[in-house]
Amino acid sequence: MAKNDLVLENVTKKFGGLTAVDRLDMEVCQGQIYGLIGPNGAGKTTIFNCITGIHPCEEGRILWKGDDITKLPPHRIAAKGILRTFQTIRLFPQMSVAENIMSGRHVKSSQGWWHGIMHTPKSRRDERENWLKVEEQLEFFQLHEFTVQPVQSLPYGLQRRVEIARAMAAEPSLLILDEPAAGLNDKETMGLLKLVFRIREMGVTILLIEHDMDLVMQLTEKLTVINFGKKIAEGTPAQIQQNKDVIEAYLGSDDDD
Ligand SMILES: Nc1ncnc2c1ncn2[C@@H]1O[C@H](COP(=O)(O)OP(=O)(O)OP(=O)(O)O)[C@@H](O)[C@H]1O
Repeated sequence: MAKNDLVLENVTKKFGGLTAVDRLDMEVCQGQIYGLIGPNGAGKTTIFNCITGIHPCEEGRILWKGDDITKLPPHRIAAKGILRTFQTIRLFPQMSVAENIMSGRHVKSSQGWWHGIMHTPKSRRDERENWLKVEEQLEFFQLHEFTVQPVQSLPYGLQRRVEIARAMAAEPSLLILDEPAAGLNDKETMGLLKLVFRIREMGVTILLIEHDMDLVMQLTEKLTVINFGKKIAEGTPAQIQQNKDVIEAYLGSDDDD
């Protein structure tokens, strides 16, 4: 039986008088593709922000492989192997595809700034390894032909791919994807589906928010559904599709379809 990698216990996040996440419990197992869904404004991105240390939660605990990461800053959480992408793409638009992917390597670098300035053997070793990892991502994500192109010149679908490639360059154990299919056409969405399965085959656990329900149902093994910050259901995609509370949350309580 796979062990729980990520455990949220009673996680609560408030913005002034608004409780965006309300006493949430959730467990993601090693190697799972796990979905977090819910209507607009339900609190999904806030949960990702709590996990990745952007908005530390006021109550509850977040455990990663048994370690309490609740109060850690984002860079320490990233260094533990939890990497993410954002709902709106956050790349360096004027930098090349390769440079953007390389920027993901900074969490793996342990050397002091003087190594870089002095071009020490350690810094040269690090640089070689970093470029090797960038090469691997260019290959894996089929981005080779765009290596030196500025990211801003690429179509949106490719930019999304670069963003995932940058996160993968940091060699994550948990990859968190915030609406990875947003803005993609059908062909690109199919490509994304295959990519996510291949990333999981590499042993990476995946947690994602997605509004494209066809994609969620095909991709995920387990889902947590939230509404107004509270968990309203949890289960396999088949169980969630039948769940009355979920149907109501998405369609409203009217029984008209
Ligand atoms: N930094 C913030 N300050 C104040 N309120 C916030 C902040 N971030 C989110 N909220 C509020 O918290 C609630 C949950 O927002 P969140 O973005 O987590 O929802 P979501 O489920 O990700 O929505 P969507 O699917 O539309 O992206 C919303 O009411 C939102 O307005």
